[in-house]
Amino acid sequence: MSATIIDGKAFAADIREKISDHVTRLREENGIIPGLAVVLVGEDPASEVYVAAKHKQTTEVGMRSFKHALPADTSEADLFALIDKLNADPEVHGILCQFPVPDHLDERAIVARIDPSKDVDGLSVVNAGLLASGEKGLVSCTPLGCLMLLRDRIPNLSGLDAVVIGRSNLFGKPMAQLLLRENCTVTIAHSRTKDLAETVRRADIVVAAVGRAEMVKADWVKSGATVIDVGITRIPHPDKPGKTKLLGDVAFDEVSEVAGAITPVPGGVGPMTIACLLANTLTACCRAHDLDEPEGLTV
Ligand SMILES: Nc1nc2c(c(=O)[nH]1)N[C@@H](CN(C=O)c1ccc(C(=O)N[C@@H](CCC(=O)O)C(=O)O)cc1)CN2
Repeated sequence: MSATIIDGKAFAADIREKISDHVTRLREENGIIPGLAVVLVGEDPASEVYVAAKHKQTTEVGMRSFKHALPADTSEADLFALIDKLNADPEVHGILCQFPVPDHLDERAIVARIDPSKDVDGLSVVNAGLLASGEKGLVSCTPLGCLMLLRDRIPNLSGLDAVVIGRSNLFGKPMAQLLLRENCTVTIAHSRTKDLAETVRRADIVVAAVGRAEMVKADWVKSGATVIDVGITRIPHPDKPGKTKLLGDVAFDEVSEVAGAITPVPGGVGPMTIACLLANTLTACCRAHDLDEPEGLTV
């Protein structure tokens, strides 16, 4: 079998187009422009690339982008003062701090400082709790993007066996909650899971987010399963000196021979993260102004 390749890049472009149309209507009919504030502390090169992409895509869909680049030695007090200012700013509907942050800062405390109604990363305890209890909040961007890709491929997920490999707050836990909402039978696997390969082999849906390049092999995957690869590991390019190459958590070439559908790396889940961030910003803006929420952009 040769799996269908799930094109996250094209899917994300469609989402951005829908967002852009909605933003235009908001501006023309209500005089409202959604705004996203991104805080970057330090000079992590990958983070700088992601923040630049967020700025570009935010402005391309017609939203306001507020970028705050702070030095690596910024104190918690100064960072919190900025977050407090953004929390109070009516032009800012979404706030995020790009991760990772320098070691002296605590990611959980940063997320907790952001007003939950502006927490467009969906990482606060409030938003995680709302998701777990099946209520409306803001949903973590990468899991939301994965669910959109899955729903597009399998309109009725009910009753399917899903395995999420990885239990982080950023991804594994919210992903499992979203699949549970769709009535999947969900297993969260992790480094201590006894027979990981056997657990994965039972699944109709495999979502891999462990951060270990090409860990999921073809003989772990049930024939016809849908495989979503969330991992991104950058390695030196084997054929192009001085260049790098991205690998996912799934051994793409061999698993493609077994799976029914699979996301590539790059071009699969990654682009959905920023598209869903924009979707969450639009949703947060509509909620702040008590306006109808865009359809199909949240759960
Ligand atoms: N506050 C947050 N920090 C981080 C998050 C997050 O969701 N919120 N996620 C990642 C980084 N990230 C967005 O911030 C992100 C990662 C990857 C991609 C992406 O499009 N990847 C491409 C490949 C890009 C490349 O060449 O490196 C792909 O997979 O096709 C977008 C956003 C950590 N920090």
